[in-house]
Amino acid sequence: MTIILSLHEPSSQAKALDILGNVHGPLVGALFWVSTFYGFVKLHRPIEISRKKRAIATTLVTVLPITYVAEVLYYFVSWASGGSQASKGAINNCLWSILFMTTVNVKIFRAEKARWFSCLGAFVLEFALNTTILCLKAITSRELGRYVAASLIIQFLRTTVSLALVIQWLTVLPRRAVKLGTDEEGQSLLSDHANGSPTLKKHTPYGTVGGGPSDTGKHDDRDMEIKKLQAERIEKEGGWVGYLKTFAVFLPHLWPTNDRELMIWLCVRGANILLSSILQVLTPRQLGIITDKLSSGITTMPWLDIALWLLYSFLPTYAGFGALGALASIKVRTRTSSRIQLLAFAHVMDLSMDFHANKATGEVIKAVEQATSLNRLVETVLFEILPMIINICISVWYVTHLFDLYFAYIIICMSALYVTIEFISTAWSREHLRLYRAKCRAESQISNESLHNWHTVFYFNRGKYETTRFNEALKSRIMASFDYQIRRMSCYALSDGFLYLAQSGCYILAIHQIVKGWKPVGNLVTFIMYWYTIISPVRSLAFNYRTLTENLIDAERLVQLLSTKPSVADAPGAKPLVTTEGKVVFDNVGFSYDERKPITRDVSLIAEGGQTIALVGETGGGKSTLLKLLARAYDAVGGSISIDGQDIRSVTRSSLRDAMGLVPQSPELFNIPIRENVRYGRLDATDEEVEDACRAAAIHDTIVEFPDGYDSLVGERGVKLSGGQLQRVAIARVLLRDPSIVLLDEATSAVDSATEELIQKAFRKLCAGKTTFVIAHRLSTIVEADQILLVSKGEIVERGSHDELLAMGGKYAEFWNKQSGGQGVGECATCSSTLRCTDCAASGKTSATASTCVDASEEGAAVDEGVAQGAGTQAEDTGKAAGSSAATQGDNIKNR
Ligand SMILES: Nc1ncnc2c1ncn2[C@@H]1O[C@H](COP(=O)(O)OP(=O)(O)OP(=O)(O)O)[C@@H](O)[C@H]1O
Repeated sequence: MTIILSLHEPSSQAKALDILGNVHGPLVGALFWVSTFYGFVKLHRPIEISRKKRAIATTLVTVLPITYVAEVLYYFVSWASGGSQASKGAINNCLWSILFMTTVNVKIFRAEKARWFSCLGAFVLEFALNTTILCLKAITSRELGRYVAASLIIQFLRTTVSLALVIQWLTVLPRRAVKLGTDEEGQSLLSDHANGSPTLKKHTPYGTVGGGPSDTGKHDDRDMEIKKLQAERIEKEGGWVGYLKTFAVFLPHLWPTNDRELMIWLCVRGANILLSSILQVLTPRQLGIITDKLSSGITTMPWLDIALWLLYSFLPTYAGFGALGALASIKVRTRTSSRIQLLAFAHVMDLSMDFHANKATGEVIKAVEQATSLNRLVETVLFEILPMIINICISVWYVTHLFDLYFAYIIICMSALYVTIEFISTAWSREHLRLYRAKCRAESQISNESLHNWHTVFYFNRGKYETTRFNEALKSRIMASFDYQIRRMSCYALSDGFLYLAQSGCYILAIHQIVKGWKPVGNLVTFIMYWYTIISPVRSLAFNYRTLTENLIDAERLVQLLSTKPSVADAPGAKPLVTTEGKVVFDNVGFSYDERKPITRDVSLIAEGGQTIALVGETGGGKSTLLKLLARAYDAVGGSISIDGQDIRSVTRSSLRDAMGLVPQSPELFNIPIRENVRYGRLDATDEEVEDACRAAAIHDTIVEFPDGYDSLVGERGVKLSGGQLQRVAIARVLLRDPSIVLLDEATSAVDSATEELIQKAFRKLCAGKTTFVIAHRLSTIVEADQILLVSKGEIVERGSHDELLAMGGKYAEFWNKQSGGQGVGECATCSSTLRCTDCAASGKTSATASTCVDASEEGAAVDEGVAQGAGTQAEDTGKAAGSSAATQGDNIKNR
């Protein structure tokens, strides 16, 4: 309602007063909020304000809007008592100042720190404008009537208060700046509480239902870590603008300009958004035009207007261009997000073993899965927040055009209130949301644990116990959800209440203007239809804020992942490895996983092409590490490794890995048919070749006995196979690959002696003419190796052939002696030789050696010096048949 009180005839001073009144509030508000935002994006360090000074500031800032309210009341009383009219400028001055001063007050009241320039600037401007208005008012008052005197007194009070604020704020200035790390705005858009604070963590024993406020878990720790990294990057980039710019490097991946089709869909999507925004105005406007025509008493059908209205209403539907818009949205989203997901996946695949050894797999999977967050981030900004801001501006302009500026004022007040309530309520319910999430995690953790450890549950008969535990977690989660929802609902009720008040206020004002004949009735119809277009961007602003912050965290996770460089990379200009003989040379190789603990020291060895090198020694001595270094899973920190004269660091990683085939200690299979698992060794192998490889690995007969034969699924990581079967499938896989260099890392540790004999035959085929590295605990399996290297604490302490080492009478001889049952160093019961039991094996006198030289179960224990039972004890599939170890011994790895 416009209250008009005429004070004087318009003069130039009065005009100036009017203009000042119109711009005063918006100018002060804009200065404060724009400079606050500037400080936020540029990471300007806020200063701490003591509780006392804050109290004084908020009291003074509260007085300001009160003076404006008093002025409005004064105008109203003056108008109601038939007095003169106030200018629009004076009314606007009060209304906009009430709005902006209230927001400034809320900001100062809520924050313990503030950016001095935004507060001081706003107060100085407020003081300057108030002083000018006071002077002008004094000049324009011809005679000091009762009301004019009251207006001047109020203005004087306001000017004094704004001066007091300027002075008070100057006293705040000398306070030292606080560190960025403690500035909640400078750190991240998400507060610590949103992600859990590590200080709240406590141990939750097994069997209890965790998920309390303190049960934030690894998940929250990781989020905290990501937020910390994000804060560091924001600071490094000099603020949010620089930080957000870093995401621009992904734009070519997200929206490659050379992808014509995608660009077309992008244009379609943009056009769709634009058209929707235009139609949101045109449709209610058209209905308003029809209403006006109807209320003017026309007798003919307004066909053209009706047709236009129907067309505007039809266009955004799915039958119109809505479907095309939705299709464009799907096309753009799927194409761009799959691109970035692929980028992340390929990157993870390319990362080195140290990354995969140190990172939790779940965390990596999450980062790859959430690669789309980067896409969502750009989409949210471009296709949601930006159009939303434009829509709010259009709404403000349009309602002013329909009625007057007071409608815009109501809408802006309502939006500010709505968003403030949303933020305050989010903070209020944040702790409960965190608790609810923790309970959800606790529930899924219990169900996961129970299902994963089902065998333990079964054998200990704890089914009921686990069900009770799960039930408690369920109840606890439901309670937490209820608590959280109650809080959210109260907030919705409050914000909806304000929306309703604003809506009612607007309708009453609109009806009043129609009754007065100032506006046509069609404007009211247009406004009613348009109302939902006005409030929907306000509603989604708060929602988008949350989405944006979550996407930012996820995008940061992805950026961190993508910025991780593989520690083992191809050297510039690296060439493919050319293998001729397969000669491998380790030259003074040194390595450590952690620089504080060296693993291998000065390891030198020469494996001539086609030779078999056996690595034996105590567990943890560094044997597997040597194989990893050869495969360049890690780079040696000292010395070099070469293959056929080429330093492995100078060749491409791909060609190096192509040249090798590894049978690991614990093979891992994919949960796909056995046939495909074997074919993984050589993707273009035929079914016959796969089966031949399986025959050679002595697993074919076992596979065909499975109900689904070669099509049997092997379970996650091959759990449906026994240890021995798993190893034989892994061996078949390498046999099929037919590499130049073969690496066997205790490849027969999990098979029984009879099977081992078969596998050894397969190995002879596999290793024929190939350089082979064998790690073995059963010494019987490597006696024929060209070189046996005894590795201890990362060093080669003994080297030579089996005979030479026995003759040396060192540690190897000691191991051999232990494995042979303590009957003398290599002494064979058959031939009484001190060295060559294999001679007996070769001449068929194997039974004698069985009792003397080899007992597989003892061998492993002997090698591990009785500490870590050797692999021979680990997995005898079917039990050891007497004498079979003799056969094993006879079938040594390399019998040339
Ligand atoms: N990824 C890793 N990070 C840190 N340390 C590791 C890593 N892998 C192995 N180690 C350590 O390096 C040492 C040597 O391990 P390695 O696997 O090479 O021994 P090994 O001689 O093959 O033992 P085993 O005979 O039991 O297989 C061990 O102390 C082990 O704890």
